[in-house]
Amino acid sequence: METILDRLRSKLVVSCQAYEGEALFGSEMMARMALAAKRGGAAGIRANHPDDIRAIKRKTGLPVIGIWKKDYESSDVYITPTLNDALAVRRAGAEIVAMDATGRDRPGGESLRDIVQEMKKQEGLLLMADVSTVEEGEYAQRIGFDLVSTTLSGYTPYSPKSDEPDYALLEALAGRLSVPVVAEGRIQTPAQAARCLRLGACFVVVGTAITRPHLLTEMFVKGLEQTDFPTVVPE
Ligand SMILES: CC(=O)N[C@H](C=O)[C@@H](O)[C@H](O)[C@H](O)COP(=O)(O)O
Repeated sequence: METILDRLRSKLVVSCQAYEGEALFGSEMMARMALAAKRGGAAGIRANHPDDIRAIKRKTGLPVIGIWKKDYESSDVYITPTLNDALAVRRAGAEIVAMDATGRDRPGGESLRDIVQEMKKQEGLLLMADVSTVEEGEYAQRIGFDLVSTTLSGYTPYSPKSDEPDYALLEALAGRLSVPVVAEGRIQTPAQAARCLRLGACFVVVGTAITRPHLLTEMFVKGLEQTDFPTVVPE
């Protein structure tokens, strides 16, 4: 039988997320975005919040990597921080639950290892570790994560900041881990996505470059403002 990983291997997963206050915020909108991604050939969707996950599953039937971004005052961890958040994502229908797997303190003093052990009781579930360093990836594999993703590189205070995908982290993780490694974060072109596969990624997750039109618009606007060419005025 074809597994979820078989369906995703060497393919594109599109991250469909919008924050409250943004023009595209809302589950129905995200479901439509996911449908558009499916029509373009996406093999899976990454989605934030149980409501969006449910709506996307209903509309597309594609495998979903589910997360729940939540702010807790007591912690810097915001991607599926607690066991209850992870369980809610699973209940919403995500085949893969992704979570912050950095070593940072989690809300309520929960330990990552305990959360993984609890989640492992869910039959058929795959757990994806969003990491920012090789060490975090190695630890995630050791405590039982099924997949490790470069998602958080550039977003922890101790990982390198860049406009590019973190190819070095991807290559190092793919070389050292036995679990599949996922390329995610700042992948902006098809050529960059293909390079990630060549460096050993199992599959590639792209968000902003496909599903965040206001940021893409900003990029073009800035590009026009920076141009050195004089405006041509017709005579
Ligand atoms: C760091 C963090 O919170 N990343 C989030 C994780 O779900 C999303 O905001 C990103 O859009 C996603 O990882 C895809 O990356 P990019 O949008 O760069 O293609």
